[in-house]
Amino acid sequence: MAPAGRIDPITASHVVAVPYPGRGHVNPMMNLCKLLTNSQPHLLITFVVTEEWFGFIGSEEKPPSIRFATIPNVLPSELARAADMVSFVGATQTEMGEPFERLLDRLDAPVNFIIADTFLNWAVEVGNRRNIPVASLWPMPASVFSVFYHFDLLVRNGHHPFELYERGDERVDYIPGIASIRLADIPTIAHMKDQRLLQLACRIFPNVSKAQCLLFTSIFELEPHVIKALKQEFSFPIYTFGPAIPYFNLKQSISFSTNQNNHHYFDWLNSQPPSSVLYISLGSFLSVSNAQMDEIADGLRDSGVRFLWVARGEATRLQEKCGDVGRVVSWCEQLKVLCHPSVGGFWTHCGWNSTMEGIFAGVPIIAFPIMMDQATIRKHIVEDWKIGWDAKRDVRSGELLRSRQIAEIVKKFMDLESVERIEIARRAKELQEVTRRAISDGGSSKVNLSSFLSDISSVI
Ligand SMILES: O=c1ccn([C@@H]2O[C@H](COP(=O)(O)OP(=O)(O)O[C@H]3O[C@H](CO)[C@@H](O)[C@H](O)[C@H]3O)[C@@H](O)[C@H]2O)c(=O)[nH]1
Repeated sequence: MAPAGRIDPITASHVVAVPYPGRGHVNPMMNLCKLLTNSQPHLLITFVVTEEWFGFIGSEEKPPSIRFATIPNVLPSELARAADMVSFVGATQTEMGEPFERLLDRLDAPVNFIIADTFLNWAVEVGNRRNIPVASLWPMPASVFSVFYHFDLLVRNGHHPFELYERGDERVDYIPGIASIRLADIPTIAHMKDQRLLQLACRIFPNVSKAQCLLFTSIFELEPHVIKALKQEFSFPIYTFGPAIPYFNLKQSISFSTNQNNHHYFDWLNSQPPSSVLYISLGSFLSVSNAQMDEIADGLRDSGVRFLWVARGEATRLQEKCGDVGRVVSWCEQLKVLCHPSVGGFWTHCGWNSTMEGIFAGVPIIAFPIMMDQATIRKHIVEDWKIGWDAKRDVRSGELLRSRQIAEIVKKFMDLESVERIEIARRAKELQEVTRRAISDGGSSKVNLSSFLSDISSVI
């Protein structure tokens, strides 16, 4: 176990945090832990990951009051996660609980509190068995929680199972807190032919009510109706404290100089005109086909628009294909990039963390969902919040978005003078304000985080 610095484990209040092993889950859990230790210096947090994940994050910056502990690699490798989601998700439910419990026995200090990703349904049982209260952390929008939590309503109303192609436009109006949603906008695992992922996802929800409270990475003002509806339904507290993104790091240094960051793309961004660059990222592990990546490369090149594209393993090949109007990188400091004054648009796969980062940065969005909750988040971005446009493709037919369409939408989207663009940029700034207010003194997220800490103060 890595040393915890100055905090004495014997006298500290000891919280164990266990994220689901995926970048979109590890990041918000770590950001929550940083927020908690920032405001409660006496907390000691043990952050539990697999050995493989420790290899990915062990060198990242964190305060000394957060230390890592590992369980063995009991899961299929992260590198193969996207290729076989069923095996991976299944193993997170069946294989992690036991080594986690063995780890609790080995820790040098008694555990006062557990914060566990909602997807790790066994954590609540471990906590209850050992008399340790558990907070369940939901890392997606509250709307997606409500859809899954009330999935039996879809079944009872004859809306599940359904054929996306035939019934995708049918609307559902009985999910608590959601006025109306198309079947096509509910998480995609609901209409996949193979139902095993759906079954695995639905299996986590019966345990939620056995936790002591629920933490949402959303912001109350973004989803007020659904959050109110869920608060009425649960007998325990629900705290929305989002965005669970590293905005607190930005406050310390928003410098974009290469010397400090050692990242060449900041040099390039520094030399571009304000709001002229489209940032493109499809998240941390999902991929689209090579053919789709090629279409994106051709479309970007033909558009003439400046861009910074995170293409992970494909970066070198695609940089050659795209020419030099933009930069293709394998990874970047995403939130800092989004906040750079040269960035004026974000093409995203609509992962929840990326979406919250885009909103925080006040950048209009091109929505390109790939799977899962991204379909629902697309609806929020385009229809509810009106801060983005669809990348016009028919996800139902599985057809590629062609380079010609890409060039067209990207050019139009990045035309800073166009009326539609001005309107979408205005909305993005409005939502940015909502987000900034939520995390300021007296704002909903800041107040909720204090309430959470004060409500659990008897045990920590
Ligand atoms: O170059 C990059 C690219 C990404 N990121 C970070 O990686 C995270 C990506 O998270 P997210 O946008 O949520 O996407 P996924 O990794 O795809 O997340 C998974 O988990 C999310 C939370 O549960 C879900 O909303 C998504 O659908 C699911 O795919 C974010 O914090 C990004 O800032 C970087 O730091 N640098």
